Amino acid sequence: MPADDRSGAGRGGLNRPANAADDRSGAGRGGLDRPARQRQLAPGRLVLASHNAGKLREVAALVAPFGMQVVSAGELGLPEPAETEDSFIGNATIKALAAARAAGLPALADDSGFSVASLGGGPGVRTADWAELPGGGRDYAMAMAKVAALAEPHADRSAWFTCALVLAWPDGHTEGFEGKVQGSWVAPPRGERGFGYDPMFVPEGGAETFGEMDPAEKHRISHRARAFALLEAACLARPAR
Ligand SMILES: O=P(O)(O)OP(=O)(O)OP(=O)(O)OC[C@H]1O[C@@H](n2cnc3c(O)ncnc32)[C@H](O)[C@@H]1O
Ligand SMILES: [Mg+2]
Repeated sequence: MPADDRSGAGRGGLNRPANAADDRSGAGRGGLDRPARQRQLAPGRLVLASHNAGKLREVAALVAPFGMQVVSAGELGLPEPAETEDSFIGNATIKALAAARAAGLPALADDSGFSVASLGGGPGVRTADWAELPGGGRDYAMAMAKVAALAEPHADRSAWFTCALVLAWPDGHTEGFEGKVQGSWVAPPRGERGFGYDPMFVPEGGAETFGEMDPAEKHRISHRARAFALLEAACLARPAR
């Protein structure tokens, strides 16, 4: 283990628990068990290491108040690395490190997914794979129908989204954060807003799906917002006004 890694989170490590927030623990509460020293992200250029347009929109909006100049992996022509880990943090680390090393810039990656309790947490880390078409491309209506068909016989409708955000620097340092939002799955899917599996998820205490909800409301309570709140508390400073 590297000398600077005593905190247990300094490398956002594969197979290591990241800083986590969910709707029970309270996002951005400034975690009591948070290690004292995490690398700060200096103002400047930041690669958003995702090829998913919906995520890019949401992550760019989260980063916007911090005065970073963001550029996406797609704009830089960076390839999509294979997501071979079995955890969200592990796969976000692969994506962030690949982009940071290729671009020579700090990079922020998101690995996320939809989990259904009665499916043992699936599709989970394999959420994108369930939407893959044999000939290439993705069909989320098909993926949502598959989830609903498998989960339908079970009385337990609980579901959740998870988002891991990993910041990586070209020297190989990483910082990882995880957020969750609990709720339930519904079928048929409802709403044209959002992306991916949003139309089949109703957050706890709500009535609308993420696909029906005002994007600003999703943004306030989502798994991505919760992960970002932890990242902000640990690694970002708002520019002085
Ligand atoms: O890997 P990158 O390039 O970032 O893009 P991706 O779409 O492949 O992203 P993931 O590998 O992290 O797979 C995440 C899957 O979970 C879905 N997903 C993640 N966050 C979501 C959200 O907020 N709302 C709906 N679906 C979401 C998303 O559509 C993908 O199918
Ligand atoms: Mg992916």
